[in-house]
Parts: sequence; structure tokens; C-alpha cells
Amino acid sequence: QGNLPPGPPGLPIFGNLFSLDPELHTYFAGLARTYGPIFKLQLGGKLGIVITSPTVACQVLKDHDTVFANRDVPAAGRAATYGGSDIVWTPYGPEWRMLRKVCVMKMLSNHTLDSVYELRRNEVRKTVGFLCNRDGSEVNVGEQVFLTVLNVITEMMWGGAVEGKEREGLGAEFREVVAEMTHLLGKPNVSDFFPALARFDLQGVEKQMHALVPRFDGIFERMIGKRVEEGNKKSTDFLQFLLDLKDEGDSKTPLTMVQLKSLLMDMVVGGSDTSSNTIEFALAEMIKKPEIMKIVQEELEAVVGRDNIVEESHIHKLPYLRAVMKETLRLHPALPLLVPHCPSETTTVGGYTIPKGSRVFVNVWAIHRDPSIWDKPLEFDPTRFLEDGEAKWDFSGSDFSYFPFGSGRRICAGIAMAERTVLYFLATLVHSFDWRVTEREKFDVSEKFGIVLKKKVPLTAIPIPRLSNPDLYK
Ligand code: HEM
Repeated sequence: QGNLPPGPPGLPIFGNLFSLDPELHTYFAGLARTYGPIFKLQLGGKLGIVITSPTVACQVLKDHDTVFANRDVPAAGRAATYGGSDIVWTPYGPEWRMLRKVCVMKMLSNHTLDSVYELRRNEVRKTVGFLCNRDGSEVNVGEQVFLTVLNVITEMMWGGAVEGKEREGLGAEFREVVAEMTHLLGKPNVSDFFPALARFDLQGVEKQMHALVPRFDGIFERMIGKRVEEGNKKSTDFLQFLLDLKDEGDSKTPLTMVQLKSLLMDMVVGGSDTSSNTIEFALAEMIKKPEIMKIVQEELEAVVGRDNIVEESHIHKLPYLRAVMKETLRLHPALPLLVPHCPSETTTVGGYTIPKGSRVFVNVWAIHRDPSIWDKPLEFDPTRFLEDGEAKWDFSGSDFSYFPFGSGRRICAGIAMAERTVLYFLATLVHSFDWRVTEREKFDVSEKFGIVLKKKVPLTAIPIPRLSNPDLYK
């Protein structure tokens, strides 16, 4: 086994499995204080390795990137994505490269995103209208933001194919299924820790996931069937692009129907909760610190004006708001442990042996709060990302003290989309409304762990219109 990293003592057979705290990110941060920036946990038959420093993270995600650009696919992940045929779970190799290229260079490129701005705008404007008509009553902010982000994604996937009541129904259905899927993905599963027991699916995680997938698959099949029947070659949405690509089939690694559906799944599951939880946390932090909200509103007034509405083209002129997004992702990175990596061969990192097949967690949440890197790390202070910080810390993953989207080959495939969605939507919410909350909620920004981090108590607030002209809300 070589020189394995240190770690807490465990029980025979089960190792440290029974001492796992459900809030894994804080639990791991606590263990790192005792065992250092690289430590091990025996999770039944599986070795878990936790990385908690920029130096070691750099070795994993940069120096040995190709070795660690693999995944140890959990049973729930496999069940959710047609056997792991999507970008997130496909092993590093030609198929993953093809999927990534399709996604990053075509579907989520700046060019494509520009061409579908109108769709994002429509959805955001609809939500603004809805919020304006709440007549001083509370709204569940996370729910509204999620539904909007999801509508943007589905619009981009298959355009205006779904309208009216069917659309509302789909929104509610998707929210429920995404929530249950992320819950199952974040839940420790005996099948993953004792592969010999996997076929018994003792906790029923796979069974539950298999029951959820058809609810998406049915919708995907319906949309695909409709499109193929109509032969709508004029559409410029993702679905048409993917169907054309599949039909071309001339490359060495052709796109299969299963991969096509898995890509749709990645968009829905990977793109919705992440962006909407980030917006919810950002708003909650600004409600907690009204002086920051005021600066953002002043910046918006100077750039957009009170007698005008925010457009996506404004977001490049809003450095303070961008700093708010960065600071939100520093304190509340949407994927606090990234998506676990897995070395394809035994490798030495930080002087220790990391055996092939281990499950490697990079605790980006803890690095983002490390007092040896960040001044007053627990304070929400966007100014640290202005001036020198603006260039120093970006989303590219080149600085291992700040990398909320990961780094290296497996870095998030949706950064450009996430940036636009979060900045544009957040700007609109803060520009169009003042947000009033009850005393209790004013100070609450606590988190609940999951593969996607979320607010422990959903943010409920009253939107108070603040623009000069009621017509701006139509
Ligand atoms: C604020 C929003 C978001 C954050 C913070 C975020 C963060 C991340 C992180 C940390 C990873 C894992 C990196 C690793 O494995 O080391 C990831 C992977 C991924 N993200 Fe995002 N993400 C966001 C939004 C999105 C959006 C909008 C999409 C697409 C519509 C998306 C698609 C993906 C995909 C497909 C992967 C898997 C990449 C691979 O394994 O090659 N994400 N994201």
C-alpha cells in the first residue's frame, strides 16, 4: 500500500463509515485540522482521500491532472445517467472529450449563449412581473429562482416547444426530481463502499434513482419524438443541434442517443440547482449586510438607471456585482467537495501514496475559508475581489486558493452560462426590488451539505418594487 496519508482510526471492516457526519464539508474541515492537508478515511472497502490545501490541490488537479481526471462513479450517479454516459461520469478518454467538446465549444459557448439571450431575457422578465404582482406578500426566493433558471435551461434545450399549463407542470415536476436526484447523489451509499454488496442495493438508492429517471426520460423521449416527427430543421436549440450531430455520425466517436439524453440530463441537473442556490445565497448575504446591497443598487443605478431595465450586456460594467458573485462562491461554493476525482493509477501526492481507485475529495469549501489565505475569512466582503483581487482570483481555476468551478481538465463545463445566469438574474432582482425580511431571516446564511450545497432555511422575502415606472415590470 506504500506510505498512505494519516487519518482517524476506524473499526475493522467498516473503517470510519459510522463516524461520518452528514455535513461532510465541515466534518472534513475539522479532521484536516488534526490530520493535515491530505488525510485518509477508510469507507468500508473504499479508500477516501481528502485534500485541504492549495499546494496539494494543485498537485492533484494540475501536476497529475490526467491521472486524476477520472471518476469513481457512485451507484446513484450510474443509475441517474443511463449507466454513466454523461460528461460528469464518463471516464477521461475519447468519449468524454467528444461530449465535452460538444458541450463547451458548441452548446455553452459564448456565441451560442449570445444567440439565445432573448430566451433568458423572456424568462427573467416573466419572473420580475410575477414578483411585482405579489402585493407585499412573502415569496420563497429559491423556488422562484430555481423555476426561472430551469425554464431558461429547458428553453435552450428544446425552445418554445412547451407552453402554458404544460410548462408550469414541467417546472414543478423537474424541481422535485432534481431535488430528489441530488439528495440521492449526496447520500453515503453502502453499495459504493462495499462493491461486493452493490448488487443487493441495501439502502434502495439505486431503486429510488431508477424510479426517478423515467420521469425525465419520458419528457426527453416526448421532446425528441416530437422533433423527429416534425423534422424541424429550422430550430437552433440544443436538441436540434444534438440530433443533427447524431445523424452525421461520421466521427470516430459518434454521439449515441443514450449520450444525447445524458447530456440533456447534465444540463438540467448540473445547471439548475448550482446557479439558483448561488443566487439565493448572494441575495441572503446582501440582505444580511444592507450596506453591500446599497452599493450594488448604486452601481446599477449609475450603469442602468432607475428608469430602465437591466440587460445582460450590462453585466460587464458591474465590477462590484461580479465581486459579490465571487465572494458568494468563496463562502458557499455550490459543489463544496467538487465532484470526487479518482486516480487511474497509484500516484504520489504531498509525499503520500494515493492508490488507484481511491475516491478523492477536494475540500474547496475549507480552502476558501482558510485563515492563512484569507483575511477575516468568515466575513462576506466583496471588496477583496476588487482591484488586485479582481485579476488574481477568477473562475479559471489557475489559482488554487480560489477555484469554485474546479480546475484542470474536469473544470465545470458550464462556467460561461453560470456567469451570465447568476449575474444577469441577480442584477435584475436587486435593481427591480428592495427585499424585506423578518428579523429571524435577516441574519441566516447557514448551509446544508449535499453534492450541491444549499441554504439550510429557504430564503423567504417580500419584494418591494423600486423602479420609477410600473411599466418596467410588464
Ligand atoms: C454557479 C454555478 C456552477 C458552479 C459553482 C459549478 C461548479 C462545478 C464544479 C465544482 C464542477 C466539478 C469540477 C471537478 O470535477 O473538479 C462542475 C462540473 C460540471 N458542471 Fe458545473 N457549476 C455551475 C453551473 C453549471 C452549469 C450552468 C452547467 C451547464 C448547464 C454546468 C455543467 C457542468 C458539467 C457538465 C460538469 C462536469 C464536467 C466534467 O466532469 O468534465 N455547471 N461544476
